Order: sequence, then C-alpha cells, then structure tokens
Amino acid sequence: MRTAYTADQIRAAELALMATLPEGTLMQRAAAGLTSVCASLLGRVYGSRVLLLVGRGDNGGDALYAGERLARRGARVEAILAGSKTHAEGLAAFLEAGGRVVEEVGAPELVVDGLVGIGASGALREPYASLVAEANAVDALMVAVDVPSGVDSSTGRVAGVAVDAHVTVTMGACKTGLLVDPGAAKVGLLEVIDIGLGPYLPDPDVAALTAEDVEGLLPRPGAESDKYRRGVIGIAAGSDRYTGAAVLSVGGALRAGAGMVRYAGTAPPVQQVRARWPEAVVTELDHPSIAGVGRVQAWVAGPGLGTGDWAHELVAGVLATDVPVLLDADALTIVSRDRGLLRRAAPVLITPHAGELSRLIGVPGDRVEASRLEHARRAAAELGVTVLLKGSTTLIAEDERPVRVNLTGSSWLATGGTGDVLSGVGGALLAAGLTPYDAGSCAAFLHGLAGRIASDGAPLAAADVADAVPSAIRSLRGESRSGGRRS
Ligand SMILES: NC(=O)C1=CN([C@@H]2O[C@H](COP(=O)(O)OP(=O)(O)OC[C@H]3O[C@@H](n4cnc5c(N)ncnc54)[C@H](OP(=O)(O)O)[C@@H]3O)[C@@H](O)[C@H]2O)[C@@H](O)CC1
Ligand SMILES: Nc1ncnc2c1ncn2[C@@H]1O[C@H](COP(=O)(O)OP(=O)(O)O)[C@@H](O)[C@H]1O
Ligand SMILES: [K+]
Repeated sequence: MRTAYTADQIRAAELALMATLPEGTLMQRAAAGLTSVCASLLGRVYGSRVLLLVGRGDNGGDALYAGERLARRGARVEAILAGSKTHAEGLAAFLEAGGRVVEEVGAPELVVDGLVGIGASGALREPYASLVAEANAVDALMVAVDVPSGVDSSTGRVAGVAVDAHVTVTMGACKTGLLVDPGAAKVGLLEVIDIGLGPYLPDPDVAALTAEDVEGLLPRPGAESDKYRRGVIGIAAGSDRYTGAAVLSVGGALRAGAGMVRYAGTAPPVQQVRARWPEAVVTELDHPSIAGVGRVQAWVAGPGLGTGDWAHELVAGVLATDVPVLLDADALTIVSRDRGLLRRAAPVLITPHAGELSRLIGVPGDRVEASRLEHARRAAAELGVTVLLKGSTTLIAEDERPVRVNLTGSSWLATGGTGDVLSGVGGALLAAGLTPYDAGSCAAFLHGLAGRIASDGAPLAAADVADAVPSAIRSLRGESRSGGRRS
C-alpha cells in the first residue's frame, strides 16, 4: 500500500522526530536526498548549470543546501531569492560553496523549485507566480522540492499557476496532493526521501493499492468453486437507444471473472448482448421489473439505461433488493432526482464522473473537478454510500476510511464506453464478495492497468479494455515486483 498524508500530519510527525535529533538534521537529510536525485538527473555534476528558485521558508532552505552540495561538486549554481526573506544559514552555506545570487532565470540545465512546500496556502502570489510561469517555459529539467509550488500539498488543488515538474523529490512521506489531480498531473516522477519520519506518521489520509495488494484481495477460484459461489452478477443496463453500454458492462463483468452474468434489458440490447456474449444468461424485459431474472449476489444498474419512468422503476427495483448494488451513469441521474432510493440496508457503490457527482451533491462540476478529494469525501458522507469518482485519477471514498487513490490508468481511457466496462468489473468483484471499498479500488486498478495494456501508447476502444482485463489480472504478479507505477 502506498500511503500519503496531509501537510498537518507531516508537520506533526516532523516535530516529533525533530525533538529527538540535533537541530538542522532533517534539512540536511532532505538536502542530501535532493542532491542525489539532481546529480543523477544531470549525469555529470561538474560544470552543469543549475538554477535554484528560493522562497522564504524551509522549502527554500532545502534548495539552498542542495545547491551548496552541487556547487561543491563543481556545478555552476545560481539562485533567485524570491521571498521577502531567505533561510539565513542555507544562504550562507550556499554562498560559501561558491553559489551566486542572480535576478534572471537565464539558461539552466536544471531548475530546483524551492519556492513553497507544505507551508503554502492558496494561489501563488507575486513574484512567485510570474517566476514559475517563466521557469516552466525554460527548456530545463524541473525538480520540485517536496511539492511542485502552486499545488496544495493536502488536497491536490491548483488555484493558479503551478510548477510543472519532471521530478518531485518529497521529504519523509508522500503528500496527499501529489496523488490527487489536478495537482498529481504536475508532479512528474515521484521520489520519496526517507528522513526517518516513518515511526511518527499517523494513519494515512489517502492510500493507493499496489499490484501486490490487488493480487491479495482478488478472489481466485479453487477446487471447491462453482459458478454460483464465484459470484453471480445481475446487470440492468442498455436501452433501445444505447445498446452498446449493455454489451460493454457485461463484457467487463465476464472478463473480470464473474461466475455468471445475468443480463436484463429490452429486446434491442438483449439481442446485442446475446450476439457478443453467449456466456451471459439474458432476460428480455417487457416491463421494468427484475422479478423474473433470478438470484444474484450483486447488481449493476445504469449504463445506457435512460432516465425516464421505465428506467426509474427498474433502478428502484434493483435498489429494493437485499444485495450490494453498483450504480453508474443514468442510474446516478435517477437517484440524484430521488435520493430516497439510496435508503437501503445493503451497500451501494456509486461510480460517477465529476459531472454526475456534481448533480448528486448539487455542486457545480468545475468545483468538483478543482477539489475532487473534498467532494468525493463529502458525497460519501452525505449519501452514506461508497463513492468511486472517475477521472484522470480515480478516487474511492467511504466515510471514516482513508480515501483510496488509483495510480494505474492511461489518458487513452478518456473515450466513450470505458466507464461501462468499469461498472461490469466493479460489479463482478462485488458479486464475488469484496466490500464496495475493495471492489471499487480493485476495479479501478484493474481497469487502469487494462487500459494501459490495451493502449500501449495508442488509441483504444472500450471493448479492448474489457478484453485486456484478464491480461491485467495475469500481470499482477509481475507488476507486484516492479511496483505498479503510473505511466
Ligand atoms: N519541518 C521539517 O522538519 C522539515 C521541512 N522541510 C522542508 O520545509 C518545508 C516547509 O517549510 P515552511 O514551513 O517554512 O514552509 P514553506 O512551504 O517553505 O514556505 C511557506 C512560506 O511561503 C509563504 N507562502 C505561503 N503561501 C504562499 C503563496 N500562495 N504564495 C507565495 N508565498 C506563500 C509564506 O510566507 P508568508 O505568507 O508568511 O509571508 C510562508 O512563510 C517543507 O515543504 C520541506 O521542503 C524539510 O527540510 C524536511 C524537514
Ligand atoms: N484523462 C484520463 N486519464 C485516465 N483515465 C481517464 C481519463 N479520463 C477518463 N478516464 C477514465 O475513463 C473512464 C471513463 O468513464 P466515463 O466517464 O463513465 O465514460 P463512459 O460513460 O463513456 O463510459 C473512467 O474509468 C475514467 O476514470
Ligand atoms: K516546492
């Protein structure tokens, strides 16, 4: 499990650790780690040109001490002092080692962003904002110290301009804002420097599953398994107009290892599902009731279903059962108009994108996008359900638990129908007995990995993602060894 923490959590842990150590030890550890990352990026330190952007706080101190070390190894290190004051000891050490203070960005090979770290709040003020815009435009490697300046370390919010880092060297432990978009998109490669914080860290604010975790959570059939025990999933999706959503959701469920898929829909999607997935047991509905579908261990409702009375009645029927339900797409529109439907004893996993979540909690979509973590948490608490918020980083929120962040995925997944596949994958895992929290996190992980495999750097179609889910599951063992990094 990869874990991340808010600025307050990190600060409290640092204070506890600092009390056990001589003054300045932590900053020297941070600077040593930062120097070693910069040195390996530069390849040859001697003669290289490095620019430090130095703010007024300890983030600037880290940069100055790393600048000192690089200067001692023969780099030509310059610093722009952008704060109203500067870390005095760090500056003295930097100057002593031959570092120079400059006013212009110039033409460095590598820029160290030490403007602000966990002490920042709100949009970058001047002169930082202009300096960041200028430095982003320079053709140089950009290394952010602790956090790319402009990214809120606790939430991932980016209120204005932010450093576009190639590498972020973060101290002690990962910060939440480095994993959550829009901030996560500014991080580049993430390097965590061990400064001895481990024993002082509390329960994490957010967590990300690794391939090893998913491997451990996924059910695997054994000698005693049969199709019913592996989990039967019911899928109420598709409509006369949107037949494809049904095919994709059923495909996701079958490829993710459902023991059996029972599909229920009107004649046109039934025809399509039958043709593409003869494995599915289909029920053609002539009225909106799942009464004749047969026993299932979990339901998926919503993809391509429509939002009229017919769909409303069908979704209400699904939610009236006593099994876990995954609601996606049109079912989310239906429950946002009739939230009472969510009052039920068995668990609900909802899988909205930002627009759907905005309708559910009555917050404008751009605000949800800007503060994804806050709104995923809020929806989970307000609605009493598990929320899987889709997007470039997918979040899984449940009241009183660390939010899970998914680190797999590929921007090529931004194409119609991939969400339908995800609903089937999540539903199959619910039917297999995983909790909504684990089913949602594992589904997001596998779906992201399948997206990467299906794409391999080129466009994909949603059906390819479903087809790649078995490869994703097969690759978990290899990924466990390599750490499952985001591409
Ligand atoms: N503690 C430790 O043990 C260790 C800490 N370490 C390092 O220290 C860093 C934290 O240092 P920090 O606390 O000094 O805060 P930091 O982020 O450098 O600067 C905050 C200053 O910036 C300003 N400012 C705020 N918002 C702003 C904005 N929007 N736009 C412009 N300015 C803004 C604000 O100034 P003010 O508004 O008060 O004038 C405030 O004073 C941490 O990230 C890590 O790198 C490591 O060495 C490991 C050991
Ligand atoms: N930029 C992106 N990077 C990674 N994944 C993305 C990106 N955009 C969308 N996705 C993923 O693609 C899927 C899209 O789902 P959704 O919006 O429901 O589409 P649809 O309704 O067409 O199926 C989600 O799993 C989402 O997390
Ligand atoms: K920084």
